[in-house]
Amino acid sequence: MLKVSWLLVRIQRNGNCFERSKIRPYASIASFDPTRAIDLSGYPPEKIRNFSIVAHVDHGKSTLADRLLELAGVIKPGEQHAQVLDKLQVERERGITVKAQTAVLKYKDYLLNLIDTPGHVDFSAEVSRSLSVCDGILLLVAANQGIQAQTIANFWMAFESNVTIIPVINKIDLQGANIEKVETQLENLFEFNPSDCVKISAKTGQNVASLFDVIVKQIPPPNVDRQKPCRALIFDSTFDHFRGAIAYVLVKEGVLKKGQKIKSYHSDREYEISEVGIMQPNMRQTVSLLAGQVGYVICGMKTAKEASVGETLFDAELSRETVTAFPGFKEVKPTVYSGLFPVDPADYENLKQAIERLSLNDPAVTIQPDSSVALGLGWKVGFLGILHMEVFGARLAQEYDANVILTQPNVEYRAIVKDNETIRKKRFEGQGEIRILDASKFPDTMDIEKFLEPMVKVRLVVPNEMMGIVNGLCTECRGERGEISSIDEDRMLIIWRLPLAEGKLASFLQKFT
Ligand SMILES: Nc1nc2c(ncn2[C@@H]2O[C@H](COP(=O)(O)OP(=O)(O)OP(=O)(O)O)[C@@H](O)[C@H]2O)c(=O)[nH]1
Repeated sequence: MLKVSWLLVRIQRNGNCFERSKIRPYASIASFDPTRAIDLSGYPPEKIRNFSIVAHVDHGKSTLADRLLELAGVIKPGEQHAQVLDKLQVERERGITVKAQTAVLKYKDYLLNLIDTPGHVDFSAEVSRSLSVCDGILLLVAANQGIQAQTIANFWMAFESNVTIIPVINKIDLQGANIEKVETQLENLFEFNPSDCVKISAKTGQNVASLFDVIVKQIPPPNVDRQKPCRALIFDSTFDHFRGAIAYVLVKEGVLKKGQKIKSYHSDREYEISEVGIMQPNMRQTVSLLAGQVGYVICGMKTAKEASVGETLFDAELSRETVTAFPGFKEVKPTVYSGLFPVDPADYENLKQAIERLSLNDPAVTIQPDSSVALGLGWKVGFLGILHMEVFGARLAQEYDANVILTQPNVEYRAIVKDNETIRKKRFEGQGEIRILDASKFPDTMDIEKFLEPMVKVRLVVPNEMMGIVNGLCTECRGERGEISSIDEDRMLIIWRLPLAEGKLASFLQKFT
């Protein structure tokens, strides 16, 4: 029988769990100065490069972003915090990136738009969305650790998105660096020529400047058309308490500028643009955003939903029927679900608004109303993993002053109801298959033909000497072994099919990610 316990995780507002600080995710509105709007019309599409930095956890993405920002003169060396693109309080506290962030750099007569992405698998939806506005990536691999699970996952994500992939070996300053070995791994797994791998130290800055020329030469300019009426894709958004929703866009056609009327395709509304700009790395107002450029648009969107990621913005003079919407983003499937309730039931409405606004900036969560006898009205929230759940709770507390209870996470089970019309009609409203997100709502086994549980296909990069332990643990967790291949003489790549519900598995995988 399945056992799902109801331990409560309490996210405190001012308690010990999360100390509040003054770090805010975006620049304060006081920094806007309309007289300082930058004119970027001097950069034709062929002088623009949009690229992401992608890697496994801790391989140095944010540190490299810092060095590139310094070299481009956006920040002064030593004057800023380390990892300036990790703006969220939760990112600084935990030393991880959870949100992709963009920054515009100027190099020679080029405009480079850099996107720093998270490395942890729970935030891979951020990487996937970043790829939609890029024409190339820097695939960073730490010289002391070599290729890891997320390096492989990210490589294939970029490969399938058909963007240019530049292999970069980082941390070459470390004593444990083994550059040749990493080159061999990159050659064996992804067929990169060792001579094409750029070797750098993001920490010391060694050879980082050479990356600019590599980016400009190897990554193609965006494929856009400035002559057409405007069409832009929203790939990220956030909510500002004063200005409403702020949409981050890639302009694919035409131009966006202040005063212009635009429409949204899916929500079918009309707006007047009050401001456009770029991230540098904070918001900087520009005269316009031209096709090929990545930036933000403020146009009086009042509710979070209006700036949904994947939305298409277009020139209001066009009729909706003549516009082709962008294909949007692949829906992400939650892996764990948790109940979310206000500590004080009177905060329900405020919390509802906070969740709506935060989920705008974290579209990988899925939300549906829920209730519990003990905790009252709340929501069942789907996350991409336990870390994602913890970060969402922390962001609610830090960015929205919310005081919430998150219940012990569980996975979604399914039950096939017996092929008996009376049972189906009476107890399951005619449904043949039901979803179970809650232990207390588990149906009577007498009515059920069979229960189904979610399985995951995992790729594990395992040192040879650990193979016995890893295989033993996966077998204990009811896993089925798949293909095995060798990465190099020390490590194997092994595929397992495992039940997602195995708690032992989760803590074990944590050690290997
Ligand atoms: N020695 C050395 N340390 C580095 C180098 N690059 C990054 N680091 C260190 O590696 C750690 C992780 O760096 P980050 O830049 O936060 O890594 P990240 O890939 O952005 O991390 P996530 O976004 O959390 O996945 C930090 O302690 C950095 O100082 C390098 O070239 N050499």
